[in-house]
Amino acid sequence: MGLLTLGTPLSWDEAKQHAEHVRAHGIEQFLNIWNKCKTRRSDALLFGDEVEYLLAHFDYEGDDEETNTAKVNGNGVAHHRPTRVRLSTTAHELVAKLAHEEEVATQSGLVADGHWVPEYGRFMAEATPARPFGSTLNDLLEVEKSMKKRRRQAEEVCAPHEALLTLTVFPRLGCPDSFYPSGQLPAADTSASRSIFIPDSAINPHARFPTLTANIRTRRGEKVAINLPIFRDKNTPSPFLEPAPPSLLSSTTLPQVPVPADGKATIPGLLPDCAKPDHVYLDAMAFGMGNCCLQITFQACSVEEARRLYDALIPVAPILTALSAASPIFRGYLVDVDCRWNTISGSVDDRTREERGLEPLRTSTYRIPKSRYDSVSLYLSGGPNYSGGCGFPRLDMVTPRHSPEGTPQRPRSVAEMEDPCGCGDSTSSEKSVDMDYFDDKYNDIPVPINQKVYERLRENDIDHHLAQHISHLFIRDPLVVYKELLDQDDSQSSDHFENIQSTNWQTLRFKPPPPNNPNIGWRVEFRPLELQMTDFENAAFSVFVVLLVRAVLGFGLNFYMPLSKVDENLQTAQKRDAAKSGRFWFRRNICANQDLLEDLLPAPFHSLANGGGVPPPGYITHPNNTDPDQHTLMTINDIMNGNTTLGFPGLIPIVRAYLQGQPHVDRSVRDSLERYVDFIAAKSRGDLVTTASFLRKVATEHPDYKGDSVISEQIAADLCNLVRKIGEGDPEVLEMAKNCCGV
Ligand SMILES: Nc1ncnc2c1ncn2[C@@H]1O[C@H](COP(=O)(O)OP(=O)(O)OP(=O)(O)O)[C@@H](O)[C@H]1O
Ligand SMILES: N[C@@H](CCC(=O)O)C(=O)O
Ligand SMILES: N[C@@H](CS)C(=O)O
Repeated sequence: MGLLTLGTPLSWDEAKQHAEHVRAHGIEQFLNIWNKCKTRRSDALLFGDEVEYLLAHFDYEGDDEETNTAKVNGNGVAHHRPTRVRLSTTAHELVAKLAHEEEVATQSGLVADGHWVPEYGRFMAEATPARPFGSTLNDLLEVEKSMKKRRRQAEEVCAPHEALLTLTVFPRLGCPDSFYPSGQLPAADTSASRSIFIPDSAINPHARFPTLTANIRTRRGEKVAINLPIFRDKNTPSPFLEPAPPSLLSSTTLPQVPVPADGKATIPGLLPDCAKPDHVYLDAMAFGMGNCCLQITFQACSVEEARRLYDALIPVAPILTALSAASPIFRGYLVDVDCRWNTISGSVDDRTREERGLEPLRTSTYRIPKSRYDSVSLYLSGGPNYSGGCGFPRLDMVTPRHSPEGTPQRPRSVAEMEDPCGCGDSTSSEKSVDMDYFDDKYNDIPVPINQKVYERLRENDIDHHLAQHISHLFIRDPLVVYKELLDQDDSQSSDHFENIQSTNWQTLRFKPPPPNNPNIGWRVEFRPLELQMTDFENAAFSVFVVLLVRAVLGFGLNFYMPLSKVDENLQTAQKRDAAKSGRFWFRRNICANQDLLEDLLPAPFHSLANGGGVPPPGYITHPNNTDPDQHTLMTINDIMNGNTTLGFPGLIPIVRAYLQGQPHVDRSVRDSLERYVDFIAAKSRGDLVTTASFLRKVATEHPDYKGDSVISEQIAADLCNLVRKIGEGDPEVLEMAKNCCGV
């Protein structure tokens, strides 16, 4: 959930006039935080999860749609098999009720079950624990309990036909009649998105969301366009070309729906030309930001530690994306991907044609290689030996050797800077060599930065790597600008900074302390995970990430590898069945402090902690077999469970070693944590299938499925009902889903 401020949002034409003002003050706000908090130390390793939910409305045979009365069986239990499922646009009212319960609990001195906030879709809700979890191993056991409490709390206020689903993508989002109550949703209302599939009234009414939608489209100069490859089954038409939806065809019945200028069809009756053959076309922000995920935020003890954790988790993100994959169906079709990432990325891609490199730069300032929602483009701490905000290796050059045309040039060496570091205890020539090494080897992708912002940060003694991170975020324009909030006290507010920060949706987010809450320190948010159907599974992913973070810190693990390879991995991760059949780059030599780890690893892994060496035949390694920084193409199972032939210890054995090395841990706590780790290990081995594989299989084995990639209303209803029952812990269906959920 991003920054929810109240005020009158400006249209893009007005907002863009204030972009420079927001950026200039945003940087001053960041500098104020930096100056106040850069030496902050000893914050506890608190953490918290964020679970996003879809609110589904089920219809049952014999229901009275008008009066919304359920058919109740002899035991007073409503319904058996649903005939239809839609997204309920009443979720934002449900959130208001739940938030009120929290307020009441707090006023009575109690801790609420959860903290509920709205999300992009009017059919979505987000819940975090009421307070972040503590830092002991016992605290990790609170995660699942808290997730269960939140689910129960919401169930209690749900209408009889409704249920909260922990499902990443609603299978028929954007199909005709996919919202409930349909009467409230004038299909012609699309002034923000201009979508031919989803009305604006499905967007949360808080000004942030429709404004983001409209301003992204307007800034881009055309509608967003996402094309997902269709999953080709035996009866899928070839080529697969979709008819236009009724909203586009019947402009007489729906005269308000404009055929968008960029949305004309060459062939009458078919989708606009930006819809590619053999693909499922999506044309609105809601197709991406209407999807749900699981995020984990950690507090670090200091800014340096936060930066190290941020870097360590960058290469882990695509691996866990593949393992948590849960998105095989979009807009009523099976697609040939398993994850949501590229869809959301495309759904908020506000870059102009010039920024995207489709036209020469004329009015835009930069070529921008990625959408605002994308993978991380820069490491933050400057290497494995980084030790301080202005410490080793204090590098001052960011431009990759192959900087793209149009990317503003930064100084190539410290010598070119007036006051390069502000600490000055090593020579320029040494730093210059290190800079080239790190930036060419790891920060190896083209990254535009805002030169003015970079210089302002450097003038204030902010080291090069942090300065480039922030100045990269600040190439973006603020999308939601409120008229009343333009002038702020930069020493008290971080709204302008957060405006830019909270619309840079990357796999990781580095979060400075807020200016007005002394209890919150430097944090890192891990954002790539897809949602699992049960609280146990979501807790297992959350706990695993927290344990990995602890192991990174405890053993000083080093996962650095070139970002170009991390990006390649994120694309691989989204492919169908990537968790089982994908090959991913990962660093082999991950533990410099071998002694720390060696004795704790299981016997076959002894003396492997340091990886490296010549890999066995069949494994491709870069830059070469003898480089200690080599990274190798491995399976998820190799990376997670380790591979002795390859000499790679695996993240799970390392996490287990961390657990084993913890003294005075109650047996039952250890066993419970082991259950989560066992689950992740089984997923990684392929003994448990991904949620995406499970959903795909259930859909294709449905008696109504015709082998044509189509997910009909009935298939969607049965699928969502199954997800609902699995989430609610119905023992009968859980047995059926055992090969996925592991219970
Ligand atoms: N001091 C803290 N340390 C660690 N985690 C925290 C801390 N305070 C809050 N959290 C956790 O961070 C998560 C996100 O909360 P936060 O209030 O930062 O949300 P947000 O502003 O919506 O974040 P974002 O927009 O970046 O997703 C929650 O799980 C919360 O429990
Ligand atoms: N729902 C988005 C995240 C939204 C947010 O940044 O809060 C996702 O699935 O990634
Ligand atoms: N909820 C996300 C996506 S719109 C945000 O507000 O940034």
